[in-house]
Amino acid sequence: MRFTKMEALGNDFVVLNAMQQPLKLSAEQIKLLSDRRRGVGCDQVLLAEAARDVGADVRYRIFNADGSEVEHCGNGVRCLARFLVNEGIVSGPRIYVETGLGINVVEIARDGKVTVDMGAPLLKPEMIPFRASAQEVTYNLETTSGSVDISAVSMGNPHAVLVVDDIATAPVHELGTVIGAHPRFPNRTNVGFMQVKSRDSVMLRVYERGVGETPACGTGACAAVVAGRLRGLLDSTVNVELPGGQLEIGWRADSEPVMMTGPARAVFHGEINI
Ligand SMILES: N[C@H](CCC[C@H](N)C(=O)O)C(=O)O
Repeated sequence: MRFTKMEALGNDFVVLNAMQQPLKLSAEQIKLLSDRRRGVGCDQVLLAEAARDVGADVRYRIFNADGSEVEHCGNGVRCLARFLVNEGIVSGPRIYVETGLGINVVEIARDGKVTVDMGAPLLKPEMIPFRASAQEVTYNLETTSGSVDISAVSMGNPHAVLVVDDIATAPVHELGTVIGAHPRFPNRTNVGFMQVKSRDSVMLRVYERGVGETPACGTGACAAVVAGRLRGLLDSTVNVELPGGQLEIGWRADSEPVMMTGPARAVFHGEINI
């Protein structure tokens, strides 16, 4: 099976082109592809399929390293668009990527930066999904590690966001595992730890659902800026500094789309027998 290895700020992907012929992968095969010793190694596997929507260039499915299929991947959609242009499948600069939730418009600039209209955040608890009696800016969550205040935001995939004083010493693994599997998140959740530096600059670490901590998380950066704005801490354009590098996130309010700009890079091509 031919694949392309790609990365965005160190969040890495195995991209498979199934646009000509359908490809059905078991959870075991996804885990093997993702395995950094026995397979290729990646955080997520991205499957490019023939678009179903006439307005789209491609349909795209996302699988975490644990084999779970998920709704969206911000760094992944930038890499997918880059892949389609590199392979000559589309000419760009605008690429229309169909996910299970609709079409994302992706634009590749001359300098290689990729901007994505990520759509509007989903904040109603039932849309995240998150068990709560009403929609709030923050929720108090009782955990086995004590009670924490979180924001709950969906970018198609669920995110819990915490504001911390010092990102370097934040208990990312401990709280990431406890909150990520919390029963109030029936589909589990990604967990973001955000340190606010100023109204237009934050630092962020994300403990990703189905993977663990990654060097960068695109939907996590979007969710963190939405949470920060709802808390009155951030302006409408924010530089998000992740361990793997920077993303620029813009969001005004309400049903406005979240705009994300960042890099995407092909690393190598290969063949694997799985
Ligand atoms: N782990 C995420 C999917 C990948 C998100 C991340 N890699 C991104 O760039 O948005 C989830 O289970 O919802």
